[in-house]
Amino acid sequence: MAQYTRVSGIVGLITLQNPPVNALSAAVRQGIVDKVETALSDPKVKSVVICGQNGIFCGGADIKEFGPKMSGPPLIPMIHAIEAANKPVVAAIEGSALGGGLELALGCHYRIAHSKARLGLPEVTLGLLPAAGGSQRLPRLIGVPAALDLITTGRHVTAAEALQLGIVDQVTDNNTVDAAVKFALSVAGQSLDARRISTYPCPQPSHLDALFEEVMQKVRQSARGAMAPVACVQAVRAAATLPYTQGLEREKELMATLFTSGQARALQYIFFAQRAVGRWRMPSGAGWDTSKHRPVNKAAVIGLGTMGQGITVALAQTGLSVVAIETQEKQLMKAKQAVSSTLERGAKRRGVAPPLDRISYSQNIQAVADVDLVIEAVFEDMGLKMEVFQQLSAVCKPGTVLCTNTSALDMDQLASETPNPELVVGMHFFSPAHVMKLLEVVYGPRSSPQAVATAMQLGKKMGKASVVVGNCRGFVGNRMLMPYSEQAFFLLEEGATPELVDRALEEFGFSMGLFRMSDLAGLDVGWRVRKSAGLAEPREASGQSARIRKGYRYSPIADLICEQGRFGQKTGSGWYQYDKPGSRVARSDPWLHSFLEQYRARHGLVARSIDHQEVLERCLYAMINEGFRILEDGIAAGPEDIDVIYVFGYGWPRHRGGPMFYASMVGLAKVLERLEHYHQAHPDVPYLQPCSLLKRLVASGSPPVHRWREVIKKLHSQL
Ligand SMILES: CCCCCCCCCCCCC/C=C/C(=O)SCCNC(=O)CCNC(=O)[C@H](O)C(C)(C)COP(=O)(O)OP(=O)(O)OC[C@H]1O[C@@H](n2cnc3c(N)ncnc32)[C@H](O)[C@@H]1OP(=O)(O)O
Repeated sequence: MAQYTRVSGIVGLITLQNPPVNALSAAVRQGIVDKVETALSDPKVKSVVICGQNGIFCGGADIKEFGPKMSGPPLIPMIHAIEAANKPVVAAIEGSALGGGLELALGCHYRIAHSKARLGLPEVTLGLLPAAGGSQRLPRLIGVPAALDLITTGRHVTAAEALQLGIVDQVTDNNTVDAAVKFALSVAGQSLDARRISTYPCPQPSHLDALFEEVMQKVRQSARGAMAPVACVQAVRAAATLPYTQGLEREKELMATLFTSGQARALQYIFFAQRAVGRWRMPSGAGWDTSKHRPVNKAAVIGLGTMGQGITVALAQTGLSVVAIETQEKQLMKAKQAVSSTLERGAKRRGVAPPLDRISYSQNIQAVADVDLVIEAVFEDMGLKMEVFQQLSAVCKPGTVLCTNTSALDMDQLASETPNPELVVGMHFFSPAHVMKLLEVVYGPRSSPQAVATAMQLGKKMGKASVVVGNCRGFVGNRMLMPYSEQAFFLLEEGATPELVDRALEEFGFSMGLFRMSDLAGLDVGWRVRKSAGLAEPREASGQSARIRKGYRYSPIADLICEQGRFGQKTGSGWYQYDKPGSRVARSDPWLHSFLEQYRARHGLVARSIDHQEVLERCLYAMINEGFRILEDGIAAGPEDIDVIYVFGYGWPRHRGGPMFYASMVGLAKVLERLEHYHQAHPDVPYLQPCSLLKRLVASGSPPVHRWREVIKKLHSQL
């Protein structure tokens, strides 16, 4: 797991070998310990280079081996032995040096990086901290403010930034190992006293206490209940205020609380889930490993409203040629200006030229004749979309993949209107499309695996967390929102306020509670959907039938709010009030509170006291129950797909791992019991009726989340 050779006569070269990322497994750590010993005890060897196989230095500790019983040599003494060596040790960093990989490099006396390498301490994103001395060495090397930034955000830096910060000593465009060996030859025999980072005093910033207080406040605010960022600040504070060995003790203590925490498990689950969703499969059995994508060099976007503009920006930033079509001249001009200024702002931030010349604008759909893929993003109207798809089928070259960016319409119906339904897939982007990381790739019964593979490959290229889902109303994300928001409306009827519901959800960790989120997204969107589903019809203002649709309980509260023209932030009022239309600061609205009181009085409802626990259980368990139905229906292939969708597209707190993972942490039996309880209290609410997959999982002993697929498979094979 680590290879040793002698090069240039006097340099011992140790190569980490653990594909694909040379993670520091027990075997790799043992290999390093053994080979370092070999190099240091070989009198012919005057200096040592450590590198990684296959163009990557090291992706950090092996996350798959994390657990209560870890074997193999521990990292800290291993890195200490390297730092204490009496021969210079040089890290040759290609690809990535992340987490334990960078900590290993910080134990070396010199670091040479390839210009394309990325370095970082991303442990915080896994619910951990750099506990192999990283939290103590990095501040000593680059100062407290820069170390705090890197350790609390986990961001990766380029080799150029690493050089500027002082993390690496040299950057090369050439062969990194050759450069490191040359460097190792040049420093052989030199004193290492000034090269052992753990012996450096930590640079003391002025106003140390104020700095830490400020950073801690910022971190607590953005962490939304996540423990690791707070522990990272505490560890760096230890580096700034304690001698190295005591700081290391503190680092260990803090790591011990994180390492076995549910948050670390959740974050590590999401890390692997994000990768697992790339291994998609359709019910036919075709999937990522059997389906070849078509190359996409040129794409078109049809319809340049907010969504179309965002998609155009995202495609251009990915490096594609884009044909942007908008039939309305005025809108085309407006969109062109908006797209250009977004691209310019983004390019300025990244210090590159804006890719303006990659986009050609046209009012004429004929301009899409030579593109490889089209994304239709016109208004959510089936008639209009069908018309566009018929035109596309006539204009596009054979084989062009036709994607619709719908969030609510039936893409099978759309596909059936085209002569080549196998080329049709849904690409459900989230607004703003150039910012939001989530993409639902929707297949219908006739979508070809190649079309799905093409959309997935494009999503990957755009840096999206792309998830393949089946076609149904709302797909996965929006379908699960229905029971979630329905429960929130019922809670308002029963005595809650938007503030109470939002506070409970935000304390749970959501970036925004449901009502604040609805105000941001616009209340009219859901109203339109409810109207088209025949739910939001004008009825008598009171009486039983006002709150019943199709025999089940229904709350018209949101419809009544919309009837007042309160569509959220854009109109200056919704569930909250705002200083003016477009303003973002939500303020409690006395009008809404008196509206709720009058509504309850009109319907003979008596307000009762509702606590946070009930808000969470009713909103989240109803949503989770729908998640199980989605799995049962085969719309999502596994719990990971749902969890990635919720973490990347719906503000679900990452440190809680997504709704399905959360259910497994709460305990499936408990979720089932609470759903049964609430369904008994509200028998006219079908979303609260526990789904049979949930019951089946509980009956089979509540297996861990990674084993649910087996139960689902069995269930499907019995149908
Ligand atoms: C009881 C109390 C005890 C308390 C104390 C115990 C302490 C003991 C532990 C001490 C720990 C010390 C501190 C160090 C911690 C760490 O180092 S944590 C790991 C930090 N590293 C990362 O977060 C990097 C994660 N990886 C990546 O970001 C990317 O993979 C990459 C390296 C940039 C490469 O990207 P790309 O080329 O796009 O490939 P991917 O698809 O992402 O990955 C390929 C496969 O490799 C798997 N993988 C990646 N990294 C790791 C890893 N570190 N460990 C294990 N596996 C890894 C990844 O999952 C992919 O595989 P599949 O999932 O099968 O597709």
